[in-house]
Amino acid sequence: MMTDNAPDTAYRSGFIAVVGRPNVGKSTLINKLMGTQIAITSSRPETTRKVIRAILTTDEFQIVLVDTPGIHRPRTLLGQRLNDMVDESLSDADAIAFLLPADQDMGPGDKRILSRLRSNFSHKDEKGEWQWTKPVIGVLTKIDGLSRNELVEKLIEMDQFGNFSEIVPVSALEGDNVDEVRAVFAQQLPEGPQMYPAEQKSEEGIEETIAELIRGVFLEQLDDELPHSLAVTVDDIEYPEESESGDAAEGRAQVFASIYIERSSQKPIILGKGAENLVRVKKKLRTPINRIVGMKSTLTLHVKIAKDWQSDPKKLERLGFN
Ligand SMILES: Nc1nc2c(ncn2[C@@H]2O[C@H](COP(=O)(O)OP(=O)(O)OP(=O)(O)O)[C@@H](O)[C@H]2O)c(=O)[nH]1
Repeated sequence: MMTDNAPDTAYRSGFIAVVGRPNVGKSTLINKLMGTQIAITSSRPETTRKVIRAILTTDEFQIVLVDTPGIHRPRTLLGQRLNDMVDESLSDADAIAFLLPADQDMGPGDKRILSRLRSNFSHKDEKGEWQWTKPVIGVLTKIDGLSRNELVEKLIEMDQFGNFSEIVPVSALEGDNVDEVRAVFAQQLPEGPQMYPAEQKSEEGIEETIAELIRGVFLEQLDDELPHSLAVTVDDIEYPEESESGDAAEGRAQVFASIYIERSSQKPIILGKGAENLVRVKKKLRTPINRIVGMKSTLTLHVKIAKDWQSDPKKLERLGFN
């Protein structure tokens, strides 16, 4: 369900791409960031370009942690197409968290990631210094084995290595400074609405996610008038064609969804006077759906009547209730 926010506290939401060489402690950190809310899967639905690892929702922010498999596992880089996908998912992110392990020296793997990030997201200023065009947070992992002095040295080394937008040390294993990492991530996100329902911790099918979002916004708008007799399905998402060169396509994705009600007398409630409900709902949905789909999109909603769908097993199944 959407969270109501006090007007003076702007909700923040967005995607953070997590990069780092293998074994850097990514999974352990994500688990810890999620706290008791754990639900980690590494899913890559065919329909989306994002690989969502975990969704962390609080009353103040929603952080969607996105994996970057190419950089994460260089051996799976099977050519330019996959490279492009990685770059795309980095480009889509609001900020990048670059994990470096404190128990090892910075090596070729880290340098490769750094140069990849620099070539895409930074430029040299007039003094010849690299400036990031997107926040890149340096996360120093596994600090539990370091003395105070070693930690300070490591942080200095890290600052020189990447001139990161922010640097934050953490020991996920010992739960040391995890809150700080969470806060730093949240600070880098833009103001924006919650994109995924609070109870969702990882990516389901993109269709289910959007359907649940649409249902949530309708119910919010309708104030308990029809809470249980509303079902939503996303029937199709059409992405614009890619050009032959493989460039990302211009244009919009088309999202087609159906709203199922039980009786035709419920239709005016859904639509509102002069379809004002529908207009308001679509407006609220625009940004979160664009962000989930990964590009600008147009939402087409059909209101359909499925008589007694709540007690018809076939209809229930078709509507996704098994
Ligand atoms: N000492 C210490 N070890 C850690 C910490 N976090 C993770 N580790 C260990 O580092 C190893 C790798 O951790 P993972 O979280 O699986 O690392 P990963 O980056 O997800 O690994 P890949 O999936 O191979 O990329 C495991 O043996 C962890 O127990 C930490 O904060 N301190």
